[in-house]
Amino acid sequence: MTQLVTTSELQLIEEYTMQTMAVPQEVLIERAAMAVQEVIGAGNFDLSNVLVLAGLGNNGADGVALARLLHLQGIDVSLQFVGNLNRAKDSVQHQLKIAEHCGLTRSEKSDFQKATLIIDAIFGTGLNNTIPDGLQKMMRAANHADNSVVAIDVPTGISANTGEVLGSALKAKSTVTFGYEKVGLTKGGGKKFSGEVIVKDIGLLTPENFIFSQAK
Ligand SMILES: NC(=O)C1=CN([C@@H]2O[C@H](COP(=O)(O)OP(=O)(O)OC[C@H]3O[C@@H](n4cnc5c(N)ncnc54)[C@H](OP(=O)(O)O)[C@@H]3O)[C@@H](O)[C@H]2O)[C@H](O)CC1
Ligand SMILES: [K+]
Repeated sequence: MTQLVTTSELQLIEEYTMQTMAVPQEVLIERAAMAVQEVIGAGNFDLSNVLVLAGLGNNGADGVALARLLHLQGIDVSLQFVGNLNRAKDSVQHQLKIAEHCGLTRSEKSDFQKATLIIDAIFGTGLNNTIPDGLQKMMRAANHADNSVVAIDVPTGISANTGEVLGSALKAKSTVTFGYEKVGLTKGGGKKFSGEVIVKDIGLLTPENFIFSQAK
């Protein structure tokens, strides 16, 4: 039996981990980035030219941290933000500061054709509405380029609870999801767009006798 989690259950677990157990958010972001680095470094992906597409929330923060780790590993990685960076969460700004100190500067426009691997760090469990049209166009181009895509936590465009495609979704070869498999990855578009789902422990702590509503 595989434990599944809804976004509201995950929120409770995140709050417990960070508020009650005092695990800093930066620790979770770092471990999330290391988990993806481990999966893509295991030999099944061509890392000669990695493109990280980062959003403005914590999914983006995971992506920026990963881009920095890959850069320090000597990998040819480019980091492109999707959306107006001034509206990014503090976690993203913080990760960008670290990345820039480590010599990684962000690119304005990236060439999907050149990338041998695209990291989808645009939206994760926080997607709560249809993807804006402009972004849908870019996502269709990325799907068309037929590169390998690894999604961080949830493929962009997929509702983590229902698996519904919210306008458009990035098709992943693999999805590295944190703590527990999200319900939305097991049904509807979620199943189709996630590819192989790999669950990685990043140190989330679950309260004693926590009640989960779903399993598979
Ligand atoms: N589970 C964990 O312990 C950890 C999770 N991490 C990562 O965090 C993301 C979830 O991060 P979050 O900031 O909640 O949301 P996203 O990054 O998925 O989305 C970014 C923001 O985008 C806004 N949003 C939502 N829908 C839309 C839309 N249709 N159009 C435009 N913008 C949209 C939304 O902002 P609001 O102000 O609208 O709420 C989102 O905040 C999780 O997936 C993990 O990757 C931690 O980094 C590690 C631990
Ligand atoms: K994602």
